[in-house]
Amino acid sequence: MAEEGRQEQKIILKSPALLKYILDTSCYPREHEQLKQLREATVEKYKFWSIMNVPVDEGLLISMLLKIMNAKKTLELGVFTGYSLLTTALALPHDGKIIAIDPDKEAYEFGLPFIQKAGVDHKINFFHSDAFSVLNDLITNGKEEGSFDYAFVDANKDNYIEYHELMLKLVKVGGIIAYDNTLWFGSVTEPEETVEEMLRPLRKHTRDFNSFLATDSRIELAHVTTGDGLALCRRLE
Ligand SMILES: C[S@@+](CC[C@H](N)C(=O)[O-])C[C@H]1O[C@@H](n2cnc3c(N)ncnc32)[C@H](O)[C@@H]1O
Repeated sequence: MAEEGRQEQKIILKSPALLKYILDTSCYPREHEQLKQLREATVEKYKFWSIMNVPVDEGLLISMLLKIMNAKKTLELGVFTGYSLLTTALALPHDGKIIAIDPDKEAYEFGLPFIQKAGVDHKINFFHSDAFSVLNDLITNGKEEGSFDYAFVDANKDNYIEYHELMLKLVKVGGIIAYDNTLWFGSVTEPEETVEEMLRPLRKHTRDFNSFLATDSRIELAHVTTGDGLALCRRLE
């Protein structure tokens, strides 16, 4: 499959022609060279699972958001080969800091040479771990509550509600928590029985999470239909 093929599966916009137009016109020509190389290498190595990389249009949105916010200190839950991590590292200032967490060290190390080539690896502190232990440690021992400008949550989807409680402690008031895959390949509106089997287990978690966010008065919410759905939450209190 062509490298763009994966991107097209990930994006829930259901008009292939319109999607191709957006990607070809506005996205691929503006993708950083190391992000492009990382994306292509991930497709080559991980084949189907390269679909886990954040798609290029979403990456461009995240990059702009981080710059508008003047974000300097961020959290990244779920790194894989690091497309969103490299996007974030490129968008932060030279003295920016990212705590990135993933139990899959091999995937992170696969992407690391691209991050190094882009000259932004000094901003990243990678934890080879499950996210909960690192996050709880940041709260309990690190005294890091309310110190992060932004968090990108793209780890195991069945724990998003639990992650949300921790993010509301770690991200500062006014900061942004971004949750990826909140439309779960469009399956959230499909009847359970017609949903592809591999999507079924997390469809309900995703729907429950979206309903939870919808009534959470501690955040302002913008559910963006880019990529596979991106819920942007601004902490209010
Ligand atoms: C969708 S991928 C992340 C893709 C990445 N944001 C990118 O743009 O390339 C999800 C990642 O979450 C990681 N993950 C799964 N369970 C986790 C956990 N409990 N804590 C942290 N990361 C986890 C997986 O190992 C996987 O690499």
